[in-house]
Amino acid sequence: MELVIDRLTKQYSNKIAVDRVSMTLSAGVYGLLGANGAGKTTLMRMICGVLKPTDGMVSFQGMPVSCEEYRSALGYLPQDFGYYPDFTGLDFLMYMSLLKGLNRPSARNRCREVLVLTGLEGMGKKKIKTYSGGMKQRLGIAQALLNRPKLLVLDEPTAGLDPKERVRFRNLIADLGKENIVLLSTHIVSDVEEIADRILIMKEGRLIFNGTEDAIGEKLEDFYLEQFEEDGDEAFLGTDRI
Ligand SMILES: Nc1ncnc2c1ncn2[C@@H]1O[C@H](COP(=O)(O)OP(=O)(O)OP(=O)(O)O)[C@@H](O)[C@H]1O
Repeated sequence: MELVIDRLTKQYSNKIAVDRVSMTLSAGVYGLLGANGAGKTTLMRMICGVLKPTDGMVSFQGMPVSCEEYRSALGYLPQDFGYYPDFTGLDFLMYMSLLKGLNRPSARNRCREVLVLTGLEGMGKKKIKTYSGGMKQRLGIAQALLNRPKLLVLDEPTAGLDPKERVRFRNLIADLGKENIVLLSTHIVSDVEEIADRILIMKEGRLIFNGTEDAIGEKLEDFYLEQFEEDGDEAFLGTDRI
């Protein structure tokens, strides 16, 4: 399994949001770290085909991002996911399943499965407006899993999860990463430490690190902060130090 990103670039009128990012990902969990504005969301949106690159290309198993088969292998949790507060969780998942092209009986089964996977069993019949932030986040992850994606892209999936939910999330992601490519972004260094097989660090649109934690040879948090030291403003990094 292979996701190839080749010199992917997004330029806005006076800003290069993503600057010639190249990498090849195979099955595993990849943690994408970067300060606010580093380009993580822009990169993920291009990988998911919702934003057109200025230059460069993305392909999965040799298929370009524009092709239907690529899209059907993809699960995506955007950063600002729009929920329908008056839908129940189950109605919402059914709606998303039908949009993704599942037929009604298999959609119903799969919705139940993803509710269990994300620990929302028992919540399916409740309206989304009664969910906590963490539950909504898990519902977002649940919808991304509906089509059994081979490529799962999660933009800040751990935002709003409490410690117990983090453990469940970590186990779920580790499981999915055995056979699929899971790419997740976060500000939280410890989340990446616990979850990711491989660390990706972006700074000012560029990929400045792609490797394992073992290869770093020091605490990831220290290494991460060193990458930004010349900026001299730790508060700007968006890391959640405990
Ligand atoms: N539509 C746009 N027009 C102009 N500039 C943009 C646009 N979208 C993003 N940018 C800029 O591109 C840069 C990268 O933004 P992006 O949202 O990808 O960063 P990020 O790493 O995801 O940050 P955050 O963690 O805050 O979401 C930022 O400087 C942002 O202001």
